[in-house]
Amino acid sequence: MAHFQEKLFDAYDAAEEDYETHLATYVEELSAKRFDTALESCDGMLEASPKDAEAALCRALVHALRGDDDEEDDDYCTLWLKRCDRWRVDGEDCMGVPWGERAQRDFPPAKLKQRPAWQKAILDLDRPAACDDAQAARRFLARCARRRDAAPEPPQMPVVEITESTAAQTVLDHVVDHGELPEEMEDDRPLVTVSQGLDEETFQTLKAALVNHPRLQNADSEALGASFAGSSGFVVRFDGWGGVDATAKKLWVRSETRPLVPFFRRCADKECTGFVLNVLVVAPAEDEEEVVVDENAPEAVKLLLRKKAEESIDEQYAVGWHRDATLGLKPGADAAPPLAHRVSVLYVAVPEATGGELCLRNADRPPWRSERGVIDREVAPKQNRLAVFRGDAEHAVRRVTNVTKADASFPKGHRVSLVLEQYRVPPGLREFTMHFEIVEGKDYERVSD
Ligand SMILES: O=C(O)CCC(=O)C(=O)O
Ligand SMILES: [Fe+2]
Repeated sequence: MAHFQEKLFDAYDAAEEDYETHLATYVEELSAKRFDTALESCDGMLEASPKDAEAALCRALVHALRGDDDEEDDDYCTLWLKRCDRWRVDGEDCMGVPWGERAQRDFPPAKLKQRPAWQKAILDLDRPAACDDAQAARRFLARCARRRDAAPEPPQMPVVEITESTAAQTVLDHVVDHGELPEEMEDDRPLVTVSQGLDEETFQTLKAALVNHPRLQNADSEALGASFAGSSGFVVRFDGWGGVDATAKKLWVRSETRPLVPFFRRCADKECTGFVLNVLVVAPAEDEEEVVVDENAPEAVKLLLRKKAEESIDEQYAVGWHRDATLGLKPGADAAPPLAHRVSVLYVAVPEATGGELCLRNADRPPWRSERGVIDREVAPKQNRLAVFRGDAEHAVRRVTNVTKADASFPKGHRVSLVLEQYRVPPGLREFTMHFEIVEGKDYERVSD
């Protein structure tokens, strides 16, 4: 019995923590009038605590502020009056009466429409205080904000200092040393560096979170994107004007992205102000016969075969040749999204198989189409390996075929990597960067030459 109770308490605590995280995000989003993301947080709150009246009210507030008329809110709002912590647990009271029944008895439901005071409170929320209820609602939001501020700081992962000097610093050094501006800036960063990713314990925690991640439960063929057949996953876009800590916090306050914080902190370049974090899942592909052009065949057949052979070169890649330039800018920006400055890739799950290598071409190469076949470096993926490459380098990921042993956590033979594209966004584009958004992998367009 005690055992059962302990389990129940653990489950309760976990749900509570999740709930608080969503609530914190809700307050942040609502105060910035980002109603869509505020509503997403409400969904998260209601998921963690389905009968929670506070969550329901939060949802109704967003709808009211946005001017939506949502019938469901009426029902939800009646719950506000029934607010009681015990509602978060199904079961019966000490007399054997189910909590639901008891609440119906003690607090007879009424529709929001029949509660003019609450309606007014909601509508008045954005205007100067006019009635007590509006004040109550404001107090409620202030309480949420206080709770958010009192939330414990995320555990601090060591920030890896990026020693590479910035372009501005290089220019300044040159001016100090030579008394004039440099003629041409040389960018002599290495094409790619490879090192260990995270400490083993942190890595395993991150991996376990991804195995159970709700957005990866459907990493099968139907979730695959058309532009990069063979890959799926999800993508988080966010700007980083407030520095590494404030940016990591954006990931931390959302339960979906919290497990990614150690990876972000390991890789974040503090000069970068825009990020695209991609959880990339590459499914194994059927091994296809290579097209051989028989030189003795008739000319027309040879032509056809050559064309097919050309096409099959492209098909050797699960992620085709591209440079990363995926920083979504809001409408109105009159500049193309910049190329990534650096890209960091952590390999989370790697099957024993043929292929899967990250292929790279030097940054000064012309686009792949004009120099087909040239590859300057290949990085073999390996669990907990971190590859960091220049954002101006063209790259691709080879198909994964002939899986002989899948990773135990991804038994279908998937290759899973975390990709952090890091951008130095020109200050002029600041107002067009995305505060935070999550998109499905299939809706994510890389930009290639
Ligand atoms: O997983 C990798 O090795 C790199 C993936 C990549 O380049 C991308 O997702 O844009
Ligand atoms: Fe890429």
